[in-house]
Amino acid sequence: MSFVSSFKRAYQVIAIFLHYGLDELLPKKLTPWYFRLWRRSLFWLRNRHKHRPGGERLKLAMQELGPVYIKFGQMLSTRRDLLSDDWAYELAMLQDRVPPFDSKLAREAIETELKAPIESLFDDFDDTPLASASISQVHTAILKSNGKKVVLKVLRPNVEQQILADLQLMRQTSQLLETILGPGNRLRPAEVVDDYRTTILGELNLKLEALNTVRLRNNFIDSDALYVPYVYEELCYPRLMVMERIDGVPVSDIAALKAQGTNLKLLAEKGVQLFFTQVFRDNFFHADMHPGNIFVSRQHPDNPSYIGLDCGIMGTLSDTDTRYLAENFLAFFNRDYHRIAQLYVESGWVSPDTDMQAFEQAVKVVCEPMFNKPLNEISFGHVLLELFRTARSFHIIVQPQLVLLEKTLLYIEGLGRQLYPQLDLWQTAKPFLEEWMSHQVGPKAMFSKAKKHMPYWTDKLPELPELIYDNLKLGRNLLGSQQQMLDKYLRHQQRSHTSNYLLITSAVLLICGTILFNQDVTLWLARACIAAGVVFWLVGWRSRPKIRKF
Ligand SMILES: Nc1ncnc2c1ncn2[C@@H]1O[C@H](COP(=O)(O)OP(=O)(O)OP(=O)(O)O)[C@@H](O)[C@H]1O
Repeated sequence: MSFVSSFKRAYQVIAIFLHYGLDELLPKKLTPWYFRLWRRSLFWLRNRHKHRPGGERLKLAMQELGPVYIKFGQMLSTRRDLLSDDWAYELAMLQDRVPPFDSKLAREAIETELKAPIESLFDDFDDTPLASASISQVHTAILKSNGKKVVLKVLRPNVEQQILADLQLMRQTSQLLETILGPGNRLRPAEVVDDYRTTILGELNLKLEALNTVRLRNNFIDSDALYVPYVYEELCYPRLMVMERIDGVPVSDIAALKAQGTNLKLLAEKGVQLFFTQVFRDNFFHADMHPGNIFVSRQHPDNPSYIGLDCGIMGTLSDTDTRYLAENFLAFFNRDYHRIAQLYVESGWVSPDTDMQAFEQAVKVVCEPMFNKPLNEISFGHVLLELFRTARSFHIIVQPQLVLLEKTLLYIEGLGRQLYPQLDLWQTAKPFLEEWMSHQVGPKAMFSKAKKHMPYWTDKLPELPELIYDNLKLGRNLLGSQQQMLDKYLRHQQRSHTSNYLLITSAVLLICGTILFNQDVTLWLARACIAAGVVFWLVGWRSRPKIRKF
């Protein structure tokens, strides 16, 4: 992007920002005198939406600024630790549906990736897109080789440049804000923008998305809870993805789900189970669960299954994090706050020099009121959110992967309760977590871990005697050389002590000699002292050890 177009974009962003009066919503700290002076000099850009509440103004501004800001707003809506609930609610309503781009451009982009005309591989390519989102556009067609219905998802032209330019502007602004706010501020704008950058850049590579989709599909290939469309890997490129076309009811269309007689209670429970299975069994979870990406199959409404799309953003946790997370949930439902605080330290999420008593107390203050609600109103997502919020006030930086998980969980719960308001999350998740934990600790766990590592050991076992022999030999040589090094070191120390002793004696003798020299009576004694001092100095200097490395 040239300087002129970057400047134009920056002006456009500022103009929209001021037209929605967002500057009036900034805290005093962020509006120093020079900012207010600058604002007054742009008097012609008035706030035209004075009558609307702040959250709505921010939402409308994001909508007008385009896809990057829309997605940013959606992401912000999940950061309830940073935003008040009404603002988060407004931002969550941002819709990611944008006008389609010219199908000629879509054709060109597809053919560039395929390096072949569309007609050579597909029949009935529909120029009218099935859907048009911020980053990509989806067209339907029939695959010539097998006659199956497919969709072609293609990136918008120049979307990378636009996103990178907008990201750069966001980054500069966030850095400026960070400087004004000073260290230790709660909003951490630069961190929020960096989180977003990672997320959105991940979505720009459809080849990566294709690989994620294949992995998720394989994880649930025999499942009656989740169906993931088949991906034609050989037809996937960084800017194009070809996959099976699915036919389902959008999960947000509750009326249509009811009309086809879907068992909503079962569907809601399956949603929660799916989340726990992805996190705890597979350690690979879909982290972009908005309604446009989840459908419900039209088959078997009495035993419904989900259909998952758009695996651009997937999350994984380390083994230790997964285990501590499960223990955290169990400890929470057993009201064991001490254990929760302990888990945060054991897992390394908080530093060991944290004031544990104060932290435990803070955890209790957060968790206890949740038990005043009926179980079917308790939200795991909120528990995690509040725990992370507490941890943050103890200056703990929560890892992005855990934030991603917390957001997904909040979404899944929201979805579950929308489908079936009486959903009891704990009853649904507890058996799963307990079963999982039993596989992680105790003799059963030891046995299954040993079983898991058996092929590795079978492979490595024949090398073992040779490795033992080599290591013993290495150990013996090492011991020998260590002994030699120690001897050298001791000798060095000894020489150094002797030399220091001689040099100090020489200094004493020389000082005494000089003093006696001035008193005429003991002239011979003075000479003797100085002579002895010189001899001691010479010997001491010569016996200095040489500088060497051990
Ligand atoms: N395999 C498919 N079969 C049928 N429809 C599909 C398929 N894949 C995508 N779609 C349709 O296209 C829409 C956009 O797809 P997708 O969510 O993958 O795009 P996107 O650009 O990643 O959008 P966003 O990131 O905003 O969710 C979906 O909501 C769905 O309606």
